[in-house]
Amino acid sequence: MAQPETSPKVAIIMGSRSDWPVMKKAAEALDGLGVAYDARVVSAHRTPERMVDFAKGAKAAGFQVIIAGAGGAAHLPGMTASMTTLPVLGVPVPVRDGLKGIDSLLSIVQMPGGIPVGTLAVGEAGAKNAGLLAAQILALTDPDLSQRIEALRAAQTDSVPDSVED
Ligand SMILES: Nc1c(C(=O)O)ncn1[C@@H]1O[C@H](COP(=O)(O)O)[C@@H](O)[C@H]1O
Repeated sequence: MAQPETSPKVAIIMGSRSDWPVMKKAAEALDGLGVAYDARVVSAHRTPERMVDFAKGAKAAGFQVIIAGAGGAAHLPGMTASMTTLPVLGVPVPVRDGLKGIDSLLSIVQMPGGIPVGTLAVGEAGAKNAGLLAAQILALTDPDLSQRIEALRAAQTDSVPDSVED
């Protein structure tokens, strides 16, 4: 009998398609751990109603963690967090004509008390870590996933040489 498809527990949202080259690092981290996700463009500035619908409906849609990436005046993570009690992980995306991601970082990290956004590092490393952190949150209630994360950490440790040359 066909199993019912489980809906993804992680949503990756971003302010623009132009953020995808950075944000796909979060997707790749989740892929590597066998965690399903849904990735879509949602902008607080350009598609405010889509953002409200997404944020207010995210819990009912089955999501447990939201990763939100945006560049420049990055209001998307904070605005999303204001409309849901799901954990929101914010990824500052450096934009071409921007301030190397500092603009985005400060926009995301300086939330007023009461509406938390877990802010990651600027750029690809931040996106990768957002994916890993989302998986670690899910692993609190998923022992199989927890084991896969332990294995990934062990493999990472094994791959780091202690010598400075071959
Ligand atoms: N910061 C936001 C928001 C938002 O916060 O709602 N919506 C789009 N953007 C950002 O604008 C940058 C430039 O977007 P374009 O490349 O589409 O001009 C992107 O990094 C996007 O995340």
